[in-house]
Amino acid sequence: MSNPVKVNPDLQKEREKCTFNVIELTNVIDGGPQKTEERKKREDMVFKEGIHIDEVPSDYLSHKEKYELAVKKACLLFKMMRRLQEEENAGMENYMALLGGTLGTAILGDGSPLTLHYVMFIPTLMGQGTVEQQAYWISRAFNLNIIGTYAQTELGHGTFVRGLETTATYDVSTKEFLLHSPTLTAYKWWPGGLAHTANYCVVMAQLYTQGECHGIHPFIVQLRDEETHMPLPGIKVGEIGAKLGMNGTNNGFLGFDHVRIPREHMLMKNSKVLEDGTYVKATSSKLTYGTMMFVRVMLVQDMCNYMAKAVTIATRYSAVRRQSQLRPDEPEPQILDYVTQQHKLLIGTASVHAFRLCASWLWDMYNNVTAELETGDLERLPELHALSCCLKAIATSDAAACVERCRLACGGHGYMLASNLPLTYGLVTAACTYEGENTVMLLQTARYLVKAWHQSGAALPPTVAYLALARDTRLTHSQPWRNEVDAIVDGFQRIAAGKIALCVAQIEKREKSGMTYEDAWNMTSVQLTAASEAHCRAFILSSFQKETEKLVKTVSAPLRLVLLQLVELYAVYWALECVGDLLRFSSISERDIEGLQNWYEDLLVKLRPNAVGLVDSFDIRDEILHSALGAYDGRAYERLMEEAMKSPLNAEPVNQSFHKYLKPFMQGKL
Ligand SMILES: CCC/C=C/C(=O)SCCNC(=O)CCNC(=O)[C@H](O)C(C)(C)COP(=O)([O-])OP(=O)([O-])OC[C@H]1O[C@@H](n2cnc3c(N)ncnc32)[C@H](O)[C@@H]1OP(=O)([O-])[O-]
Ligand SMILES: Cc1cc2nc3c(=O)[nH]c(=O)nc-3n(C[C@H](O)[C@H](O)[C@H](O)COP(=O)(O)OP(=O)(O)OC[C@H]3O[C@@H](n4cnc5c(N)ncnc54)[C@H](O)[C@@H]3O)c2cc1C
Repeated sequence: MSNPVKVNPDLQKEREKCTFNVIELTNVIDGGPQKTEERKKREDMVFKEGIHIDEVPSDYLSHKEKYELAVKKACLLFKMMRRLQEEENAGMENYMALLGGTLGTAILGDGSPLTLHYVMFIPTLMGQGTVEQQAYWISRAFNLNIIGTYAQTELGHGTFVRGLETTATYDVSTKEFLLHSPTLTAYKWWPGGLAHTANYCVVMAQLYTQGECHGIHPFIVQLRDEETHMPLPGIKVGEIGAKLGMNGTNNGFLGFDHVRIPREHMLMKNSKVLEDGTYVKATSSKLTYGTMMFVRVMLVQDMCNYMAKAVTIATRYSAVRRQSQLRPDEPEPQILDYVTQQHKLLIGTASVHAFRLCASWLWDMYNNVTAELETGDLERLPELHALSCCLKAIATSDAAACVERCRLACGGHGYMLASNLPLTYGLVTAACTYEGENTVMLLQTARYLVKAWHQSGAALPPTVAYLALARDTRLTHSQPWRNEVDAIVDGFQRIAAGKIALCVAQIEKREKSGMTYEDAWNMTSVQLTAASEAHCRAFILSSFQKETEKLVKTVSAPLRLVLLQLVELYAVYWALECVGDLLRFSSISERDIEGLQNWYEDLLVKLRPNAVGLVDSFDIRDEILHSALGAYDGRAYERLMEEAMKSPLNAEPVNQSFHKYLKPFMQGKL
């Protein structure tokens, strides 16, 4: 039998203080006890294989070695997934459960060269291919007989997809497309796994047929020989170089010199090119953007996982770290007893719950709308697009802020790679840019909101229905303010509506003064992004409140209390963050704000005893946290020293540079 884990006594006391059943909350988060059991089984299986164990910590490897390790780990992980698939006849869901979430990132570390294959290549084949194309490609891709990626962004254009320069010109005489990169800026730039891993990829290119350009469309292109892995003639491919993070993802560049592919390699579920070159249009040109929408939706859940990880590390560490003096003649307190520390951390915990519920809501909406699209019904596509854009932007930017706050909350030790917070930050901040740069995403939502503002109340889709009410009563703050979650949600809806109203008025005023609509839009765009953010915050708050109210009907009384406190904390935190906006757009008074502040501080006091229990309920194993500061047993100092000893510099007492440079320099001989 193994020795029982010796837990740091401070952390142990925190666990004894917890007022609710941690396992009950874990089950709620997983979606039921059975799901918890399945997850744990999956984790046991994965970690039993030892794929996560590095001979040398990967931080000390060279760029090239990091890539090679990333390939090795990805292959071992996917081999195991394949076995799972065979043994349990599990589908895509199981792949996603392994790949996504904290488990995948724990093993794959700083990103994986195969992620794009699963996250974008296969979904594009599924979403953009005809039934015949799916039959041909998907099983090969699923079995990893071929490895693909999604090549859209170019050196010159990422955001402005319509401006991509790569061309795919149909040659009716050979029934082929000619892929070409006419300029340096037309080179594909960024796709994960493209550099040295993928041998196929989906390429987004401007389609030309019968002398006419029909905009961007997806094509499957073979890049490398299936046997030798050498780039095929006309394909110029390589790696883009070292990055702030995600150095295992093997991001690449790609240029085409008149590369021919068969006509059937255009993914033709939506638009088609017939043999004679006739172009058949899709019901909506935006269906080509389907994979991006899928990933944006997935990202919201992904961000919860990263936040949960960061806040677990920082909260446990804050329970074992003692610093300074709170009261004279008393021992140094746990840093978690500082209210400023609680302010930094508890909002992180509450955010995980808020985004988790929104992510699940958005995922359901995504599935419903995609089912409707299959029947040709596009009605709810704009609403889904608007919501997924702003949620992608706010989830990623809040997650990046949360991870950075957690790092700062760990003081100097948070700066160590051994804390795993810097690497986590690198992964999260990348998501603020990829899959739609966040400002651009907020402006997409703003475009929808401005249109919605002009629509009549009855025609407004559910997520913007509040605009009608706010529009009718916006001039009268007749309702007295109440310090309640309902009032805060209403307040945020008023902020959003008020900001949209101002943007609409500004744009109209600017147009009247002679500006074009586009220039007026650009001049107003700072306000437009703020309106979009307010709309998103109103949505998150109201969903968090509504979904939690449903949830608490099924849980024990002590857990119900804590979950409702988290909703309150989240609402009051954001009310205080946006107090200026509330003063401007709602009936809140100075005195109410004082009340809000007291309410917030009371909530911190109430939640403090449960701070550790709440992060324990995320149930993130030590192998996944991969942090010297955040392990379950709280042995932060011992682990920091153990990690320090792994530095290759500590392998010898004197480094050769002493003899080569330092000594001659110190003796004036250099
Ligand atoms: C692990 C991950 C690794 C990373 C991978 C990547 O990064 S991969 C690379 C990721 N790259 C990126 O994410 C690139 C980001 N850039 C883009 O997504 C687009 O180019 C754009 C949306 C910014 C503008 O596009 P545009 O100039 O074509 O559009 P427009 O502004 O002129 O609006 C026209 C209409 O279309 C609508 N509409 C737009 N999108 C969608 C949609 N998805 N669905 C439905 N509808 C959509 C829009 O609402 C508007 O409707 P309206 O008002 O006319 O009724
Ligand atoms: C880690 C990582 C992985 C990636 N993986 C892939 C991949 O696998 N496949 C792939 O195809 N791509 C990938 N990308 C590319 C990514 O999708 C683009 O970088 C992203 O869409 C942003 O585009 P951009 O780089 O052109 O930024 P730009 O659009 O040049 O943004 C620069 C600035 O201009 C502003 N801006 C641009 N347009 C507007 C506008 N209309 N209004 C207001 N402001 C604007 C932005 O807000 C930003 O501040 C990846 C990127 C990263 C960082």
